[in-house]
Amino acid sequence: MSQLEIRSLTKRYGAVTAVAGADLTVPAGTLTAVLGPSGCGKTTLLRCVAGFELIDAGTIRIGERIVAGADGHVAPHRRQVVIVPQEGALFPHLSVMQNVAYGLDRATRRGDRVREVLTLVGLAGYEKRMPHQLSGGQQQRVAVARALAPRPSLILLDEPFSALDAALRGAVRDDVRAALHADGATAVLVTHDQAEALSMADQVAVMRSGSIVQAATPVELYRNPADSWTATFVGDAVLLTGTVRGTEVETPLGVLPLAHQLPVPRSTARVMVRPEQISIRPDGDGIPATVARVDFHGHDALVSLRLADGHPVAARVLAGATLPVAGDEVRLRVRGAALGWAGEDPTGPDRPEKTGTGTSRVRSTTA
Ligand SMILES: Nc1ncnc2c1ncn2[C@@H]1O[C@H](COP(=O)(O)OP(=O)(O)OP(=O)(O)O)[C@@H](O)[C@H]1O
Repeated sequence: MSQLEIRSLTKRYGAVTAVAGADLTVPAGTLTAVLGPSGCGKTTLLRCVAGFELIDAGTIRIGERIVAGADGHVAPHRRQVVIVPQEGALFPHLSVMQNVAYGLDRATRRGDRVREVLTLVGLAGYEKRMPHQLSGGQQQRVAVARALAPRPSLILLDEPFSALDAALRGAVRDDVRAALHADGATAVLVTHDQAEALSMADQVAVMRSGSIVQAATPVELYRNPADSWTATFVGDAVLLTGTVRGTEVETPLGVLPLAHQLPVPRSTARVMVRPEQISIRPDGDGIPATVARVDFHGHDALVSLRLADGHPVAARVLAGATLPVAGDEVRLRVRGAALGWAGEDPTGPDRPEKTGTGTSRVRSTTA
């Protein structure tokens, strides 16, 4: 396995700049998810790394070797990179064993490697089955086993779970993640599903309009997003316009401490709290609000509310608590600090389109 280093990568298709100066480092032996909305350039980035596209500028380094850059382009089959596509990766006329062994040198094929990778993906004993005798999830596990088998420098996974139904997707994700880790593989997973990226990856790289806007651990990304767009893309967010006073910010939800001091000491800024920071009480102290809607998700519920002046906000309530109903008059309190961005238009309408299927509901509210 090798480290992947992408520097100032640009790829154009005629007048369209699909990747615009992207920077990304994937440490050896780790999994990075490239997460972004449709059309942001994820697949193009992956194709550039695989060598299927000639790049226009920048460099791609795999381990010690520059595989694309000003000095030339290393052919795909010389990069020691394998791709696991969305579906249809297996040869239908070959057994599981033959599929995984395909392309391995004779010595490796004779050894234990095929059984070893099948065990890693939870398919020991399936060697003689044909692809049509496997479920969609099992087929994707075989595809991952085949990718792991030759111990490539890098494994690229292009939305490999998108064709699976929601129930199956979770289990296959877990097993693939465990198999990649157990084998010490360096891997890049392209996805537009934020729940998938946050739950699977060691690092999540958020891509927008051809650039990587932030690369961080899932926890860091969720807690400390680089801007409000990223905040709403990786989870639910309540965006507020606030007046900054030193270490605090005055918002429609009251005066809140700031997680980080903003460079401008007194100004209007865009700030954010997560719905799980807002608690709802039937009465007493707090900011008055009216319940507009309750979306129940089993383990929790997302309650959409309106403040007295009509501003929308949202609160997450655990399923064990008494849930309010639309029309209830309640009081809100915020726990913890707000995150602010001094450089942003505090009232701007920047909200990403999200298409995730995970548990974190896909909506932002601006107050
Ligand atoms: N072969 C091509 N010729 C012209 N334009 C292209 C080509 N491939 C991609 N593009 C354009 O480049 C941009 C990035 O496309 P890309 O497929 O990389 O995005 P993506 O983030 O993978 O999207 P999705 O999640 O929908 O697959 C888009 O505007 C797309 O229309």
